[in-house]
Amino acid sequence: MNLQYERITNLCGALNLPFVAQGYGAAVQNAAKQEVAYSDFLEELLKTEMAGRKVRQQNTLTKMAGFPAIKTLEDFNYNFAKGVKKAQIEELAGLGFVPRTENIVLVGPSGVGKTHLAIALGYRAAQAGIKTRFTTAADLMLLLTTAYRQNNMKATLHRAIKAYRLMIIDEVGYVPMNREQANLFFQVIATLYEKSSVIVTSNLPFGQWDTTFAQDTTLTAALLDRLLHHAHVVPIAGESYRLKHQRQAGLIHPVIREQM
Ligand SMILES: Nc1ncnc2c1ncn2[C@@H]1O[C@H](COP(=O)(O)OP(=O)(O)OP(=O)(O)O)[C@@H](O)[C@H]1O
Repeated sequence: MNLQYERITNLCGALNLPFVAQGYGAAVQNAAKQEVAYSDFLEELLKTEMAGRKVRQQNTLTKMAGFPAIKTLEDFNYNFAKGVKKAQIEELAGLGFVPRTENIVLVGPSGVGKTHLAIALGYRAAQAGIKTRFTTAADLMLLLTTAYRQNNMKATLHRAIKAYRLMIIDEVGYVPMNREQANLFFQVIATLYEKSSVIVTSNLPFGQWDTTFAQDTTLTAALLDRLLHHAHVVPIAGESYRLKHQRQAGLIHPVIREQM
């Protein structure tokens, strides 16, 4: 048994250097073979620890974000998404909007890539070390109504909303909210206003948002005011990407297509 190996492994454990422990054996052999200077060897080993920690953090943050699937900007077909300016998305992908606590609102009909872009930007953020959370409006409502009824709103807002620097709320507008839910949703947007960034996707033009928020025009106006104050609005037009192949194969009748 190599006792020094054991001692080094134990020291790495005590000092919380898992990637040094993992990589030092190979690094020692390599350094001996190539006659590397001691300081270069140490630098390389410390770099290994840094790189390992970074990957671990990226994986943790990506898992914590709760994306339903991983979508990337590299996979996004700009030719298909009408109205999306590649330069605008690339600028947003630089993530400057997060420290500036600006929001992004992706608006357009079903299947045009709103969720794809929201996830892709969120994934970039998680990879860059930004605490991100993806949720749908329906799931958020479930969480909030449960918390409200259990008199647990403060803790829930703290744990599930304020804890994130980037909050993605998908599918606002698909499920109409009652007055209680609309008030709770407003609380989320008000809580995050100028403190964190929000990415919202919606199938509804802003003029129709009151139909989702319990027909309450005053609350909807106050909500949009906060959401859009520092926001990048990305309107997306066109037909559903989900039906692209069926359309190409002529499986969708033109009348149905017009109704979509
Ligand atoms: N321009 C695009 N390039 C590549 N893939 C796309 C594009 N647009 C949509 N998709 C793909 O099509 C599917 C549906 O897209 P997505 O869920 O983003 O649409 P959506 O606008 O959010 O629709 P909905 O409002 O119904 O939720 C996804 O698998 C997505 O990756």
